[in-house]
Amino acid sequence: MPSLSEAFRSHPVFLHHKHPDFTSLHELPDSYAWNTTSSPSPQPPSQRLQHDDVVPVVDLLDPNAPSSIAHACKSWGAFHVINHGIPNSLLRDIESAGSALFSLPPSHKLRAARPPDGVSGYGLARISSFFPKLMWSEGFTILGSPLHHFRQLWPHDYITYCDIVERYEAAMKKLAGKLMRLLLASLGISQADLQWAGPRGDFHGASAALQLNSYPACPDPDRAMGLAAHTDSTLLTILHQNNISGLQVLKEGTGWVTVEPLPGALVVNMGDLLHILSNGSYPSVLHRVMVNRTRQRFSVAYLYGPPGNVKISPHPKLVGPSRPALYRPVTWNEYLGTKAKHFNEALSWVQLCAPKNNKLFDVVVNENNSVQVG
Ligand SMILES: O=C(O)CCC(=O)C(=O)O
Ligand SMILES: [Fe+2]
Repeated sequence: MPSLSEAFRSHPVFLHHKHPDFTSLHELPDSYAWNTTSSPSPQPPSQRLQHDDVVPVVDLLDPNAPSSIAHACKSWGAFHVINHGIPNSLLRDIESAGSALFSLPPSHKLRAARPPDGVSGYGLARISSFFPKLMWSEGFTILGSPLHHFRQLWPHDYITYCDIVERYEAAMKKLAGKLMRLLLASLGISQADLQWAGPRGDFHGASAALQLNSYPACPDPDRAMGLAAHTDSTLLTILHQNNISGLQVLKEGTGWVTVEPLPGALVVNMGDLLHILSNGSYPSVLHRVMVNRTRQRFSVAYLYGPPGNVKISPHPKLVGPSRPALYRPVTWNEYLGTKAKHFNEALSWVQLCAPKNNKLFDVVVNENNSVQVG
């Protein structure tokens, strides 16, 4: 059975750009200048800070968490989570590991470069190949053990950094299981209704990858793009961001809304597979990242999905005569292949019939990353 890393390997993404030394760039090179008429910059604050336009906060200790989650998922496809049980010290540790990694000299980082047909390692965003302009960011993907790459990066200290990643992944896995139980409850499904949740309902066989992102300070942030608009291929993504804003989500009827960092909170994004499982009830959220003129931004995304070979389909409890299944069953491995080919249109390739109230398919992100909703 193919593992997740084999799935990535069999759908290589070839990036032909050399990785730059951002600190040496004092002007934005043309290859990084996104079309200004597509207005990649955030809306002015007056448009962003309306009362309804703040990503909701879900308190995991609140007995009403499932209904807050249902509301957040339907209207945003994302929420902040508090009282999540991840110690602040662990968030600080993973952030300093990311900061240490991205502060290494460029030639040193390239010792752990991601191979063209691989998924783990240092490099440009995998989605770069779908856009004509480059993104002002660098990333490091961890799938499986980071030992080999960390040895290249820190010949003396690799154990310290491996230990942080291991502790972070274990804590995230537990939190993701908890979020899955709440998400299912919010959809009226119990974990017993989902076979791969396992006898203890702990989603033990789930697969995941960790993505460290850095968005260096940028001399011309209004024309640059940190990470272009995309949805995640996951069931859900748990994101830790440092205290620099930049992440934006697209809210129907409003436009791009900045997800301001809340100290200690984590951001949870719905991915394409949860959209499929929910039979279209929960949109997978389109998001992107803007950059900052003076401050470097870091984020750590825990990309969480089912075991690579388990078929995900609209849950039978959410399908009926008046609500036909919108998608055909698909494994995460297969879906990653579809995404590698069709990117933001991947969902429509596994679609069976037109969704009723789902605007996702009406959203077109063009190559300048401007969005038409129609
Ligand atoms: O840096 C962020 O806030 C978002 C990162 C992201 O969307 C991703 O890694 O898929
Ligand atoms: Fe993402």
